[in-house]
Amino acid sequence: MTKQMARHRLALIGGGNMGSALVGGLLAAGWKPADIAVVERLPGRAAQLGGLFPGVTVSGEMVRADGVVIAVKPYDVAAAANLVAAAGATRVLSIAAGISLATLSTGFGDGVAVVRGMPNTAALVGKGAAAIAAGPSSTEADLVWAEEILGAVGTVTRVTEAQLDAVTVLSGSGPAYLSLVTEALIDAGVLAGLPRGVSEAMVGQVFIGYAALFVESGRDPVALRAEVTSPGGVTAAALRVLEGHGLRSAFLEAVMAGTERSRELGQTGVEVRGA
Ligand SMILES: NC(=O)c1ccc[n+]([C@@H]2O[C@H](COP(=O)([O-])OP(=O)(O)OC[C@H]3O[C@@H](n4cnc5c(N)ncnc54)[C@H](O)[C@@H]3O)[C@@H](O)[C@H]2O)c1
Ligand code: PRO
Repeated sequence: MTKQMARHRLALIGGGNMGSALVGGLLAAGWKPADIAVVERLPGRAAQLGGLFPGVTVSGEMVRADGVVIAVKPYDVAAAANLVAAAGATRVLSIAAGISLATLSTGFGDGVAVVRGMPNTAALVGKGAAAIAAGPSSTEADLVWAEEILGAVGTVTRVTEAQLDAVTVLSGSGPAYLSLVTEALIDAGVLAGLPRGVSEAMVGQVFIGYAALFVESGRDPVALRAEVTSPGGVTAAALRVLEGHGLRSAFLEAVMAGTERSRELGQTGVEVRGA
């Protein structure tokens, strides 16, 4: 009971994948455990979080806090948003997919600035690619606050709310596409005769190596592909098949379909199940 009377710098509603990644990142960035609280309704998960983050308040009920992060599934946002008033917070960052700033702002009152963010699961390993969009009453200081929180687990880019749909489907969903490519390449390695463990290790290292070539060296992907592709060689033969199966166009269509779905969810407030 006494814990609930303390005022925290930040309360996260929802201690699942994203909520716990953010807590871990903030602690690693130097935040004091006593400044952070997690409101988690599942007692088993709350107990687990208490063990993972000693000194962080983990509660089944809302706590007092200056700022709140809403890190529950989209279909739980309405219930979580109802808890914000009890926190006495002046700032809210929501990372829920497809819940618009207009929907979020409704009911918080004039004194609460809202920022919408979209992280991805790479936040779990401190390598997230997040974007944020300002709400109607949020100031530069509110955006800097949101950047500090999401920046603890990766990069943060400012975008408009309209662009958040594209961000959601590109970086939010991105790990799913790369998982699919990873699975397919591992299976292909096995088909070509490699033991599965060798194929897995090769594919993992190819991803790490390519990320360094592309991101760290800042080189153009067209040039990176050209330098691997010998005239009449192995890579050209393989790329011909991928192009023949419309891989490039499949990604374009997939991202447009996801963007459309994200817009639809934002407009209709349709319940979303899953991640
Ligand atoms: N997982 C992803 O790839 C991803 C990427 C970007 C954004 N997001 C967004 O992040 C949000 C959280 O996703 P996640 O993967 O961490 O979900 P999760 O299911 O792992 O975690 C949500 C947690 O919130 C708790 N909870 C729900 N309602 C609550 C309430 N009223 N009070 C207290 N606790 C409550 C649940 O018990 C659960 O532990 C979602 O809205 C999702 O759209 C997820
Ligand atoms: N998961 C959410 C979804 O699939 C959005 C990004 C990641 O709807």
